[in-house]
Amino acid sequence: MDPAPKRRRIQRSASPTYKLDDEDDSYEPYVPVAQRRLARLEKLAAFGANSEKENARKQLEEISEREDAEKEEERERERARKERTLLMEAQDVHSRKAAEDAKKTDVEKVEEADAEILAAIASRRKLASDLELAKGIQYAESLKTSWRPPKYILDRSDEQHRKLREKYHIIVDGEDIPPPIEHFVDMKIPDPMLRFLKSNKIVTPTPIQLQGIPTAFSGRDMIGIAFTGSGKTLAFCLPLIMLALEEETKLSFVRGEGPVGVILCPSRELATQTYENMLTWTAAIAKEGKYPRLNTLLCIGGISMGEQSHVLNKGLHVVVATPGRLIDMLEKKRFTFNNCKYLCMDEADRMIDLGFEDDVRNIMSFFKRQRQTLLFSATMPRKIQDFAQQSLIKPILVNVGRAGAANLDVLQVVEYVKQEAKMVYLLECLQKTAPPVIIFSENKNEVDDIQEYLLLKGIEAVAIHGSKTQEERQYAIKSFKSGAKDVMVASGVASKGLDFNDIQHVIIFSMPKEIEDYVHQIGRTGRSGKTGIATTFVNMNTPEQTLLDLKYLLMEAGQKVPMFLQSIDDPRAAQGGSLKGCPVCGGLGHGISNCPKLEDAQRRQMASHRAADDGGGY
Ligand SMILES: Nc1ncnc2c1ncn2[C@@H]1O[C@H](COP(=O)(O)OP(=O)(O)OP(=O)(O)O)[C@@H](O)[C@H]1O
Repeated sequence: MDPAPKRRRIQRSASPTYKLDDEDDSYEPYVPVAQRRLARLEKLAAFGANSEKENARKQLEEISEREDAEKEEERERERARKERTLLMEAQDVHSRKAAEDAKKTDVEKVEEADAEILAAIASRRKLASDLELAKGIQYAESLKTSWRPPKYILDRSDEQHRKLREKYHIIVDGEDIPPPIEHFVDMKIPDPMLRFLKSNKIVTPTPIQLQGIPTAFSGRDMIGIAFTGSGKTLAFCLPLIMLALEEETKLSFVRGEGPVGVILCPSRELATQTYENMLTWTAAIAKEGKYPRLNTLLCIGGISMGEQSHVLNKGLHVVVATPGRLIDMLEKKRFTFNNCKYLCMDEADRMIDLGFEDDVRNIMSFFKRQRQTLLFSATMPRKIQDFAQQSLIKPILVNVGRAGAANLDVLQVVEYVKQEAKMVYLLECLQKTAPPVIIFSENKNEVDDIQEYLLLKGIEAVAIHGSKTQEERQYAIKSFKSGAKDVMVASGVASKGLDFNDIQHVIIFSMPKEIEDYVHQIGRTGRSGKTGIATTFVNMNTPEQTLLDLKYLLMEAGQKVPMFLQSIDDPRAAQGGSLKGCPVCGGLGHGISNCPKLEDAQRRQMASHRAADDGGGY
């Protein structure tokens, strides 16, 4: 057999080109095993008779089998060697990390984990329309408005403004902050509105109004944070009314034109309430004939939009909406946002935070021009503030008290009540004050059970939760607001932000996991400067971390801390860690790594999408 031809090998030269090398004589070509066996067989066959040939074939077979077995063993050894190396390497890495971790204190480990979670949150997409993001549209200047504060206020020094803010515990952040204004009359609000407010005992602006209204009137983007019941609704509705009045006065709106602005709410009930406020205020302004009548549309799931066709048949000034139904109407082109320049989100942390974020982006993509964006809430954790601020233009933060702190006009009583004793004790508790009373439970079935129990005991009670029909929800709110019913039993979600007259007592039958929800729930009493009581039942079913959040909240509000709460120790203190509040939910009793809000994020996201599917809101 001819020797195999000498292989031509490619060698790298010092130069960037390659040269062929034919001069390597020591090179032995590789001959495949099968080829070698064949050659041996041919060699043996060349020697003699058939029996010899048969012997030779057998011998060859034995040799081949032995060779195959040896090769297989070698491969096996090689595989084992490689596997062992990888395993050992993994063990090495593991023990190195364990050694590093062992050097870290518990606090450092928690801080590291917190930083990772924070980084994940920080990487969220900016809150802007996809169109703006895609086109890279970035407005650098705030929206221009014609409103100016009175000259005598403009003439005041920065120091005077600072002192005024200090007097009302207003914290501001941002560039060129408009001055605080202590009297409605100096805000240049239409006279009929001033008279209406006065007739409703709204005489002097609350701190959030005092700084928030001039800020919004000046066209500035803002984040407004203030206690429950501190008049945020007026602070974000009035600027929109003024804007719409100005536009309507310049050139009257006809069918197909408008709206000028939109107010987004996380629940249908809250949207309905804001809509009713809008109707009342715009009617009051138009009543004397000096100012035009403005048209407002309520855009929420569960109602027939046909009933409001008369509004759509006229020029439209204001839309109050929940996200799902609003997107539906915009997609169907029932109205457009071509000239819309005011977007306000009430309970904004809820809107941005869990679930509605993409809906909000979608809604923003319908805006065709620069808009003024305002976010309001009683609770707005630091992380949400930071995220929102990136999405606004030269925003101003107006903060009255700590975001997420309880309203100081609420007397908070926390009682240890065994699960099985709750219903009976509830009856006793209802004796504490005169009606109206709200009872909160986190569980829809429990809401129904409580209502049934109260009805059996002869107490006029209505119930509201997410599984009730829109009619049932509306009936419950109407009859409770009118005073026809003494008690309302509600799931926390369905009643956020609702403003009922003079609630004497809030009973929290089951403590919500998130302290923010607790703050909103007790905030149904102690509104507009009046005082109220909140009684909360806790027991061994209440997570320790929630109790710790509650303990710190009571301490912050200067309330009595019951013994059983006092005895709960903060594990962070034992570890020597810092006791700062959680940047995700604002709870003071835990860090980000065990924040209940993060655990619940996914569940809520799914729930809100379901709600949006059926027309928006909870
Ligand atoms: N300047 C004022 N003086 C007195 N009462 C006011 C003033 N402004 C608003 N109010 C009244 O205070 C009550 C609570 O207002 P509003 O519902 O706007 O509170 P909020 O801050 O939005 O609360 P929440 O965070 O619970 O939604 C309303 O009944 C409102 O009429």
